Amino acid sequence: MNDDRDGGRRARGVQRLGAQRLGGRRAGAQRRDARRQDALRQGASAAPGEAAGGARTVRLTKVYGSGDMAVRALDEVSVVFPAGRFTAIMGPSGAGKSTLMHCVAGLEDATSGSVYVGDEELGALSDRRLTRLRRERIGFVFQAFNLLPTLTARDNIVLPMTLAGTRPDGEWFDTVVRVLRLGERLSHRPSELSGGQQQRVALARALVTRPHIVFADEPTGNLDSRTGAEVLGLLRGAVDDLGQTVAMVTHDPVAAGHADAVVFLADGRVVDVMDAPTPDRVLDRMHGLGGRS
Ligand SMILES: Nc1ncnc2c1ncn2[C@@H]1O[C@H](COP(=O)(O)OP(=O)(O)OP(=O)(O)O)[C@@H](O)[C@H]1O
Repeated sequence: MNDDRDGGRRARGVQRLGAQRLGGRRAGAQRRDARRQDALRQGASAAPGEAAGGARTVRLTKVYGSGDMAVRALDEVSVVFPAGRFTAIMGPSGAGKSTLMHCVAGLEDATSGSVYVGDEELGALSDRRLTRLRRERIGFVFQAFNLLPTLTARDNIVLPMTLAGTRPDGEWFDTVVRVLRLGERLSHRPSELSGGQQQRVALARALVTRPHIVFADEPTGNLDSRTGAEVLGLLRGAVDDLGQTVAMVTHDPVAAGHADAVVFLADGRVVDVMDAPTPDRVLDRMHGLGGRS
């Protein structure tokens, strides 16, 4: 992405997120259309945040173990996580959701097939470039937060940049911290924060690098329903207002209802993709697949 476009996206993102216009899906679609028109007026081929980013797999297969012990966790999975969209990944326990996320995030090697993050094919990258891509292009929000207990909230948020030897954009950092209401908590350690606050720190850490894609692994699993709804609203807002690409593994049909599309896995295969999901439709589909929903 060129610097001008990146700068424009940042400025618009700061404005939008700063104004906390984190609305519903229809409002989000209207804003995306406005961004596209905005971009077209500026001669760009795609809206800010949509030119780069996103991820996809082509016939991705992952086999754990070998011989009689072999487990085919993913079986020729071809799936797209479109740039600037919010995709949920669902399926019964053992369907391959975590494996898919870990392969796309470059945490696990594919047995065969390909994974692309933006334009980069992960299998073609050296270990060093893969490590860099993970730090700079991929954000993670895990159920277990994965915050370092000895670091303050501020240091946890900027950790990916500290590791990469870069510094956060101060304006962007301030915006993320303000929207996530962490301003008063930056000098606290994780043990001094509530579960919801820890989750918001984890989300701030995922957003602060402005990655190509944010992976959220059961981001609402440990939260009360109000805080869970808030986290989903923030992920939705990051997509609508910043063009962020989000992929979320969840068992919760209500959480999946915040996404633009749901990819259903069963036995390591994609068995369905649902656009504009509602909790009821997702629940029906999950019942059809068996296993827990
Ligand atoms: N490191 C591993 N070694 C061997 N088998 C594994 C490993 N990781 C996952 N598996 C197997 O691969 C299959 C897919 O597992 P995965 O964790 O991706 O499922 P999931 O859909 O995320 O399940 P859950 O909803 O229970 O978290 C399962 O049969 C699992 O036992």
